[in-house]
Amino acid sequence: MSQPVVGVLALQGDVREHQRMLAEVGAASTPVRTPDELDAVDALVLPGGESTTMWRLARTFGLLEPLRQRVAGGLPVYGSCAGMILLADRIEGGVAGQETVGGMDITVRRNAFGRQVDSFEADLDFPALSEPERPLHAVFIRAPWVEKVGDGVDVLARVATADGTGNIVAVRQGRLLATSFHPELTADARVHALFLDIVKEA
Ligand SMILES: NC(=O)CC[C@H](N)C(=O)O
Repeated sequence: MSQPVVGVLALQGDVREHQRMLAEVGAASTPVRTPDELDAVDALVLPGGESTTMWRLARTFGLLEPLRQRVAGGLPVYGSCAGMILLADRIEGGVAGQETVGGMDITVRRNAFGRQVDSFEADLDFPALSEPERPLHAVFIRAPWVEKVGDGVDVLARVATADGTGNIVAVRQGRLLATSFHPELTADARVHALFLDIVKEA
């Protein structure tokens, strides 16, 4: 694929910030709000925002089933924060009846870091990125974490916890990539560069 076009789901959330990051790593991008627009893209970013709102809007716009079909068909997708929740096969702490797009064999806990810590920043060890020795500065906003991963899922990064085990905050399963945090709110484009590599491999 020479010139892939990356869609950014534009129902709600930080769409423009992702488009800016994609431009920085040399990828063309376009907002996606309709099934036709989804059909036209080679890859997709599910931005951060509010997963319950995005789920309801995706249903209203008739996008939920088309999204599931494209993921099942091998579409490369990167989900950040609420986008990670949308990619998860299972969620904990969702609202009643909350559905996801799914595709990743992970269990994600919403608002996992607790109300007292609405947002925080941390430097992560993220060896799958370019310049692997340079930590990634990560911004977490009412973030989920990954509670359980299936066999086919690679854990890419954890955030340190007091007991030293670390909570999983970045995962990859085939062409699906997800982070609990928001790289689009920093100046470091390496996560988007990793996603573009996955898109080009596809
Ligand atoms: N920054 C975010 O994307 C927050 C995610 C939000 N807590 C949710 O459940 O969707």
